[in-house]
Amino acid sequence: MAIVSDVLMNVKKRNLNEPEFLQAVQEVLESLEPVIEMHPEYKDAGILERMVEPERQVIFRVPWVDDKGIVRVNRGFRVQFNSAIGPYKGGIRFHPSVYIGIIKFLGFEQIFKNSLTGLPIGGGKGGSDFDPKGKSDGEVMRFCQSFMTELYKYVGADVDVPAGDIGVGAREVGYMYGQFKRITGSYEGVLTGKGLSFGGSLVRTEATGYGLVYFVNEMIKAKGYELKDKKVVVSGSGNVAIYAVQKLQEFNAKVIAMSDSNGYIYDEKGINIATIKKLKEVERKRISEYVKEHPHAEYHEGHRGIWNIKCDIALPSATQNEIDENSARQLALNGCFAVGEGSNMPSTPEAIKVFQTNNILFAPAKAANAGGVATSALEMSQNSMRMSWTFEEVDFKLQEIMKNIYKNCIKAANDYGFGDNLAVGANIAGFLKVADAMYKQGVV
Ligand SMILES: NC(=O)C1=CN([C@@H]2O[C@H](COP(=O)(O)OP(=O)(O)OC[C@H]3O[C@@H](n4cnc5c(N)ncnc54)[C@H](OP(=O)(O)O)[C@@H]3O)[C@@H](O)[C@H]2O)C=CC1
Ligand SMILES: O=C(O)CCC(=O)C(=O)O
Repeated sequence: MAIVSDVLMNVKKRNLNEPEFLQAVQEVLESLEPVIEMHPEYKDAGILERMVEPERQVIFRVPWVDDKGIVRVNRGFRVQFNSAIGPYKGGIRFHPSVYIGIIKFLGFEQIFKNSLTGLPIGGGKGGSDFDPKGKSDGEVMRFCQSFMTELYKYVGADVDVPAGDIGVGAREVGYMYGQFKRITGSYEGVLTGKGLSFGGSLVRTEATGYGLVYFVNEMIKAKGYELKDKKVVVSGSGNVAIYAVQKLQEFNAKVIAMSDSNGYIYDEKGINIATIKKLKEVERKRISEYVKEHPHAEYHEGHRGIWNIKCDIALPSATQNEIDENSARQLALNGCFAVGEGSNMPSTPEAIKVFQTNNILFAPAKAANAGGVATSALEMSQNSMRMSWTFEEVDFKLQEIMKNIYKNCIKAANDYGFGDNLAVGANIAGFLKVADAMYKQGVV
């Protein structure tokens, strides 16, 4: 369809050297052709053209002083992509690979994901090329304070509400919140993922991993499977991976491998998640240390090798494009029947084709990992009401949200003739709400 290919061509021309952003846009736009055909008013209102252009992008200098007294300079980013259905919402990533193209791809994905939650949150994302690995708490604090000293001008409880992502957890959110409060004098829900003693929500820490497992459970249940006794491989060993593994074990699935950016561990008896939590959340060590406490387990260098392990279900939960075509083929050859994306855009387009041609059940990131941001929106609600819900209350709401996302994705896929293709269904269902809001708000 001309409109979709024209918009895509323009995006390619205007965003050179941003392959991750182009990949994300192409994947969404290609699934929207039948929607635009059914809604010619969206074409006339330039909805697609406006949706692929961020409302605002801020790039700033982040100077800080390391423990040796040396001045360091990093680059900070916040992309406020779309506020049609609510204040911008999305995490902050600290990783040396961060540049504007990564933040734009993540911000673009966030528009549709946030819409799928059914809650009033727009799409945004931020970050820096700062690497927290190997830095002292003092260095991380000074960096976060400097980052927020610029960012505070652009955020606010009703404007833009950042949270964590790779390299940003409770420690970093706490330091950023402290600095925001110190500069503005305002005690407001400007960040989510806050500590429980200052406005954080119960379950937010666990939410993305738990939500991923709730979603995958719905998807496989619909085909007559259950998680019990299934062998599962989960990549990463950060926030998403750890709580996905914890929930999988509650469902009596057997998680046999996890990884970090250096390599992966294989434990045929089942991963001991308490050891991983200690190594990663408390000691901030490498996953290779796991075998010291569990000598029967194996450690292998290189994170991609994890996809060669025979499993029933794979949950990529580390980073973008971590499953390429070869890894996908290996998973299929080994009999893997379901893939659930915990990380954002972990499967290359070629890998997704392999899953589809091999009839592997596929839960796309926008839907499957939406539990984190959904619970962030629940944290925003609690902050606005000046109250806190119990763990059980928030977890119940999270389960209902993930079930609804699953139902809505299936319905959208069905309505537009794509059967039970959840990837297309997620794009269409996420798009429809945002497009309707943009259309009714006029050309802004
Ligand atoms: N936190 C959240 O609520 C949400 C996160 N996500 C997505 O989930 C993914 C993981 O995020 P999160 O768990 O929060 O991040 P963390 O920083 O807590 O953990 C990231 C994990 O992925 C590994 N990793 C990072 N980069 C690479 C790489 N280039 N190659 C291989 N492994 C890598 C890290 O290893 P190492 O320690 O060696 O770097 C670490 O084990 C990201 O894609 C994020 O965008 C999605 C929705 C919500
Ligand atoms: O909780 C949030 O606002 C951010 C979650 C996030 O970054 C994501 O969904 O990728």
